[in-house]
Amino acid sequence: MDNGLTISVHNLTKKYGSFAAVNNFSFEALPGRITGFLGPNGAGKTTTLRILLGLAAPTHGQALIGGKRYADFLSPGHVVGASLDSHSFHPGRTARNHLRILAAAEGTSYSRIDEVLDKVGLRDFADRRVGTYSLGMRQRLGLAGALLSDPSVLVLDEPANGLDPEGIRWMRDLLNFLAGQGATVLLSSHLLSEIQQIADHIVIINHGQLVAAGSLSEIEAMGSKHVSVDSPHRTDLHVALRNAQLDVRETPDGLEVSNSDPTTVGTIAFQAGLPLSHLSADEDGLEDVFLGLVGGRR
Ligand SMILES: Nc1ncnc2c1ncn2[C@@H]1O[C@H](COP(=O)(O)OP(=O)(O)OP(=O)(O)O)[C@@H](O)[C@H]1O
Repeated sequence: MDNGLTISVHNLTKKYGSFAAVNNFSFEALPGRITGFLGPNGAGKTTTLRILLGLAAPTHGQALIGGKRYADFLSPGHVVGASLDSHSFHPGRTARNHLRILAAAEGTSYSRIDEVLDKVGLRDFADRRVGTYSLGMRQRLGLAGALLSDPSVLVLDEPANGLDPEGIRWMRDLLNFLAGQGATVLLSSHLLSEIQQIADHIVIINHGQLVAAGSLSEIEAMGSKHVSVDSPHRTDLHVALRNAQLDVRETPDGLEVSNSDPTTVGTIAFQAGLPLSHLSADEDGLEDVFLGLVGGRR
């Protein structure tokens, strides 16, 4: 495998009639990283990946791999491995036949077929018709196809969909190994829990537009910090904190004070002669940050 190339999406727009499925969207996915492409259903992920892989034309902007369009590579399959739709396999073909057809199209030696079947754990099922495969097995076959010509860039649309927790761990280990060898890995999902387990960087899209990009910890740090506090005299405490010009709201468990710290809140309670039953500094978790960014905050 060669060293991975940078995926760069620049001011990408894709319109269907007057509707912009992707709207002036930019991001980069770098070699040596697993970049998770996250967004709710209909956010524009598949449209972006289809443009990146030359399957749809942009209305404006560019989606490039190592500075080139997919179609500009002489043997794109040897540079970019992709798995877009795990339902698109011919159900009457065996996995081995499916990979033979791909290998012939990409000019890749048939000897790679058993290697990739081993890698994805499908060797024992290679001669079964794909129509009998579970969704998880089809995902593994999609990955086998993506890996066939030993590309240094992997583009995977919802690859963890249908995998059980052990399958997700297996995929994380395999992609981590490839990224460790320098591959560029871009995978999409609408589920934060999947991305969180597999990727180290995330790009979040909503309504066709970028809403955030960074490492998992950078995205998490975008969450709000607040103080949770409670007292047997909750109403009096609420009044005392409001009188101190703090931003307070009542929750089922007590009071939540934004943009403050436990010392300030504790001092105000002490000065008002109010005992406390709880005082802690809390931060939004990644899920709260994600839901806040895509407008689905609980
Ligand atoms: N060929 C098309 N014609 C018209 N609208 C389309 C077409 N393809 C996609 N869209 C619309 O563009 C928007 C983005 O779709 P896209 O499939 O890219 O979303 P997604 O983020 O991949 O969603 P999901 O997680 O559900 O797969 C959706 O509103 C979809 O209905």
